[in-house]
Amino acid sequence: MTSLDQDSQKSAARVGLTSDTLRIHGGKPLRGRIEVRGAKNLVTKAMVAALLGDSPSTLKGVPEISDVHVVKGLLEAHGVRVDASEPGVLQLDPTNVVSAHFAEINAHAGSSRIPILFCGPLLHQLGEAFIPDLGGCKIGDRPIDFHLDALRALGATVEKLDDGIHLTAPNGLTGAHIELPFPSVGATEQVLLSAVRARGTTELKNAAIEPEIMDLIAILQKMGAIISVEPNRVIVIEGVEKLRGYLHTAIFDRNEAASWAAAALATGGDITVGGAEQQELMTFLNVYRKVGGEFDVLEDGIRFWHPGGPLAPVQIETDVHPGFMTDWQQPMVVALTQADGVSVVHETVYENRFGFTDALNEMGAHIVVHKDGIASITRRVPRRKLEQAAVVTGPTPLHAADVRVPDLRGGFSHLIAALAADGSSTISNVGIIARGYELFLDKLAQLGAEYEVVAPSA
Ligand SMILES: CC(=O)N[C@H]1[C@@H](OP(=O)(O)OP(=O)(O)OC[C@H]2O[C@@H](n3ccc(=O)[nH]c3=O)[C@H](O)[C@@H]2O)O[C@H](CO)[C@@H](O)[C@@H]1O
Ligand SMILES: C=C(OP(=O)(O)O)C(=O)O
Repeated sequence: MTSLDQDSQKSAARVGLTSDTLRIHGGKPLRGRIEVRGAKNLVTKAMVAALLGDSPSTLKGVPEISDVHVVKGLLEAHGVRVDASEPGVLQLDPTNVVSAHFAEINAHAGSSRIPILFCGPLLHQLGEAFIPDLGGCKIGDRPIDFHLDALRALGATVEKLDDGIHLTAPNGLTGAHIELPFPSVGATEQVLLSAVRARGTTELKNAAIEPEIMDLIAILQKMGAIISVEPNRVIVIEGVEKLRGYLHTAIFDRNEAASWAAAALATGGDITVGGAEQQELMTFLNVYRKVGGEFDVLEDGIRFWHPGGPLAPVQIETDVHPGFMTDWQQPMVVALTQADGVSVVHETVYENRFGFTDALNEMGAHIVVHKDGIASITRRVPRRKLEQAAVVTGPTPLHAADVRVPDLRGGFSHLIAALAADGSSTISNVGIIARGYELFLDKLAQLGAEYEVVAPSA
């Protein structure tokens, strides 16, 4: 069994799925209403932020996803009392934080990238931190050099271990001037969570400014932090000695919302995403409209639908916020297989995020991936050496196939493709999807999808 299979089965089990293989009977538009709750990319970080307080925190809008279970396990291993008795609400009590055994931390590390964000809070609470090797989506190399450089700049000592890292800060953390080589989401959060209780002021240049980061800053401010977001991606953090607990409702999951929107388009359906908001989706909505999708912003969500007739090809370039989010491209590519002409999707954030297109090609799509991008196409200045481009020629009818989920968003795109395709597809490893899509099987059923969970082989 590969580590991907194990990740998938563990993720499935964490949210009560008995098997991680589905049989999908496609060819039927998805129609109806589903709700999205708090963002995976905020909730997990907000849980870590609770570690910084000297009193309990309450987080609302928490989705039932396996990454939340991973972080809950890690917090509990460090002595945080986590009460999850009320659905969607976590009470996090950090008043008895303790060092955890490395084996225990490793057992909880799972498929998430969040353990690296425990560095700052544990250094403040305990003076040292053991961090296991990270999981997360396998979408190319995902180094942590920006994180470690920032921690060193703040005064931490980092020792590499066989299966993780050990950090100490004998003299505590001290404010510093840090400039990130790229506006990394994780590294920005690392600096926020570490500098907020450091001695003195930290100036972070080239910071990420994703909506989930703004929500994390709001949480830290509620806890007593002083953080200013200045023009041109500069964030200034004035360290404070103590932070208290917070009460916060997490920002909605814009990546889940965009995924269901793409599902409506790819299947010729009509989906209302309750809880979705316009502001954080503006860039996505522009592309959706250009492709030919319709949407209506409602008071409590957004309705997305395919109006009938041909879809138009587009050029998309993934980028940091406020650009087109890299996590949106995989579901949108499925819809683009049904557009009338040639679409080009440039991926500029990760170095290998088109692996999922192999399965779409097996299902009848025509997608050619250019591993070094395409230089000649009219577009903004190429930003990074690692970029690739996918050229999607449509429309191509999709047919059923047996495919294996490679990662979270790629997996969701396979689900959508199978739902749009004629015939019955088998999709294995769907447990990975539970990392970031709450109750996705229930939501599929609500939208009229026909599928069966395939019993695990004995
Ligand atoms: C849990 C979470 O919030 N995940 C999100 C987060 O991932 P994550 O925080 O891991 O993504 P980053 O923004 O850090 O990564 C962006 C780029 O920077 C590179 N990099 C990053 C850190 C580092 O130390 N060195 C380095 O080279 C990465 O390899 C990648 O090429 O932001 C991504 C970009 O919006 C999203 O796709 C993920 O859904
Ligand atoms: C890449 C993703 O997540 P993570 O950083 O948690 O692997 C994602 O949400 O698509």
